[in-house]
Amino acid sequence: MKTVLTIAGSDCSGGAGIQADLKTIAAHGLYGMSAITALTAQNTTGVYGISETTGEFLASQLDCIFQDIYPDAVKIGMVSSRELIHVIAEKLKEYKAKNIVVDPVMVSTSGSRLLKDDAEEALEECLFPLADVITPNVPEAEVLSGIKIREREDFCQAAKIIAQKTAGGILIKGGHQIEDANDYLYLKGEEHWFSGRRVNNPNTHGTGCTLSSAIASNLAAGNSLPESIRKAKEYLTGALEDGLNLGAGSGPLNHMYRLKDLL
Ligand SMILES: Nc1ncnc2c1ncn2[C@@H]1O[C@H](COP(=O)(O)OP(=O)(O)OP(=O)(O)O)[C@@H](O)[C@H]1O
Ligand SMILES: Cc1ncc(COP(=O)(O)O)c(N)n1
Repeated sequence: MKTVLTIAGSDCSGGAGIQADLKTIAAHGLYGMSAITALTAQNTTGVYGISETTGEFLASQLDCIFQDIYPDAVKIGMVSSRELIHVIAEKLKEYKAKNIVVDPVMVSTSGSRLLKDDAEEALEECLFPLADVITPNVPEAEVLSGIKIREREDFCQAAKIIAQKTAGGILIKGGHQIEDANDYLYLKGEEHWFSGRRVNNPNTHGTGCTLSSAIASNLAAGNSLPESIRKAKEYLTGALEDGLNLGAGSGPLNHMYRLKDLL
């Protein structure tokens, strides 16, 4: 069985982070493992507390995983501090990790900052060079490139700037655009657009985590990067279209929508 590791923060309410990743990996029929960077106290209405793990303990989790069950792909989500970013980069290099998807999580859907100011540079310098693909949303891509993204051409211009930090693909997600939900991949000088149906559902907590772990799952299964993104987007759109409505704020997706017929 193919295996996928997520290195991310825990969302106790189950909508984003480690919990969304493990549900996504399981829904793809793969074996999921997790190294937790932080516990968060959050729900659909906001993030109320963050307790980071120590660098030493994160290193220990990664040693346990890589020395025993080697992952076929690795997804990296919320990592809020420089120290933890350095630990991850060192361990990924030590164990020659492959199929690395980096989701540069900066701010939650509910508006809380999940990345410390001084960690952004470390993310770009230490993790981007190791990534097969990085998956910023539009606001994150604006921060990383220093340009505003409004028109189609802006996606390309921003990606080319970010590409100076990575040899992997840059997927700029268009979920924050008003009209459509099209995502843009810049890979080794080539451009790919993935057109998505915009779903009229305010419950989008965890869409970014879900997409990146679905991409990692598809890479682990042997798909090319563009094919992995196409399939991941299809999965995500279905999980949104299911119309689950939990909690008082921006609720989670239904990861098990394809299994409903079993009940
Ligand atoms: N309303 C929607 N309908 C269809 N697809 C959507 C919608 N919102 C987001 N998406 C898709 O979800 C994926 C994640 O995009 P988004 O821009 O929301 O990322 P994100 O902001 O990192 O996610 P998150 O809100 O979890 O942090 C992309 O493929 C995007 O196109
Ligand atoms: C632990 C963790 N990781 C990532 C996110 C971002 O997801 P979203 O933007 O959907 O809130 C989050 N809220 N919590």
